[in-house]
Amino acid sequence: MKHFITKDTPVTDETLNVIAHLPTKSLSAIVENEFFVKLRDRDFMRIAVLLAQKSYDEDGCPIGGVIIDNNTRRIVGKGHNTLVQDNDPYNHGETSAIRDAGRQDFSNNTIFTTLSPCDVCATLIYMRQFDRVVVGDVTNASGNEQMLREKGVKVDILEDPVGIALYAKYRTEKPELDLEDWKGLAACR
Ligand SMILES: O=c1cc[nH]c(=O)[nH]1
Repeated sequence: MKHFITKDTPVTDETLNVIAHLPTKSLSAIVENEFFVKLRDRDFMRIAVLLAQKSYDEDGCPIGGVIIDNNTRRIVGKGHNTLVQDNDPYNHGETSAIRDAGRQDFSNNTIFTTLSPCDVCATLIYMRQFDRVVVGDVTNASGNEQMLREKGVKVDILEDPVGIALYAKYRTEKPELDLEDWKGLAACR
């Protein structure tokens, strides 16, 4: 059957939002391979930001993650923080995307995260041997980029102004939730 999103489909926020909301397992039936090939890093970061927006709209923490295969550029995992939605003490944008991708060898994969990875996510990124991480916001938070480089993970900064503004708004609205999510309950005491 013909794909719904093809190589001729324009790369718009609306199309990227459909991809953000679709289950990863359904993407191969709906999105033609060639569409993914034409997406640039900034487009995958947009998908991650649209997932962050979805989480914000659900009253959660606005952090999203997307994992792609470096050769095919297909999405193999994606997700967003669900600390609030799932009442889960630890489910960050990155861990959500990694869980969605499953127990893979990530040495030929790139993870896009809308926020600079926290200590636990950064550790997981190098422990699972990711080739590269692209960080969408080092304005609101930063700190683990150098450690990741020292562990052999390529780190690129690709700031997305919409994602940065969204995170700054959330932090102003819910400073305690931001602290709990980023640093854990220990930081709130
Ligand atoms: O890296 C981080 C930090 C806070 N929250 C997330 O979801 N990810």
